Amino acid sequence: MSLTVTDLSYSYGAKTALSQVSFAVPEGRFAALLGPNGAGKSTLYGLLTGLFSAPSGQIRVAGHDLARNPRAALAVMGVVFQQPTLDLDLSVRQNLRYFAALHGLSGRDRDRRIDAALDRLAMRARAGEKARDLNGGHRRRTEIARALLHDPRVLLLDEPTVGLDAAARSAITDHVHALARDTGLTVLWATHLTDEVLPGDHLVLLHQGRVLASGTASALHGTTPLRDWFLSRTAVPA
Ligand SMILES: Nc1ncnc2c1ncn2[C@@H]1O[C@H](COP(=O)(O)OP(=O)(O)OP(=O)(O)O)[C@@H](O)[C@H]1O
Repeated sequence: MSLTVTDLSYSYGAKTALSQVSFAVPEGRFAALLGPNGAGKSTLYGLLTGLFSAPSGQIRVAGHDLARNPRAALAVMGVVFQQPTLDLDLSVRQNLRYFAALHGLSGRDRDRRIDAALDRLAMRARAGEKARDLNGGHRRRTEIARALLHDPRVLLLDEPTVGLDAAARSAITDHVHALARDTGLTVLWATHLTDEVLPGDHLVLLHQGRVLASGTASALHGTTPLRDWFLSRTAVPA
């Protein structure tokens, strides 16, 4: 397993955000973390990326225990946060160079990695453009390319399509599915949108801080459309 979460709980004061969350994502799979607003997705990403730590439970990233060996666990992790984090006054390539420097990459190796990552996201032709001049979809692609520079084994994305139009949303969803399929990267993609989940994806259904289901999407929802399956399990009585 490439990403394993075991019995993870987290509270903000008296408010429980996650309660004994457990799931595992096999290597090279695209996993959708599907949950309505307030399900606990951002809290889980905060814990997965070491932003804060859980009083109980365990996170293993490509075999590394995040609490015991955070350096090794974070070194194999790429992250795309929900809030945009590009420097708008720098070009696409400069944004990637800056991040590469933070990872100790330089010279030809750095340039080779930057070109490869931009190619993967079909962004090489825009490498010289300022981030400010890109549309939302291309900014997001740049952030994904940047998250791949250090060759992570696991890529975490927190609602990466928020605020994008339908075409950009579907292009980015397709790009990241292709990354998992073609490169063996393990992906955890948080969303509340069922049309971003493909039948063969691993699906983790999160609701009110608990995992209600985890497994291959098509096996979980069967012949019921995923949207109906999702809504019937996450409906909150009026
Ligand atoms: N700083 C905080 N203090 C108190 N409660 C919080 C805090 N942050 C989040 N919560 C609560 O914890 C629960 C989980 O929130 P979280 O933001 O992780 O969910 P989410 O699935 O990411 O939702 P969204 O899609 O709206 O971001 C919610 O009930 C939320 O109100």
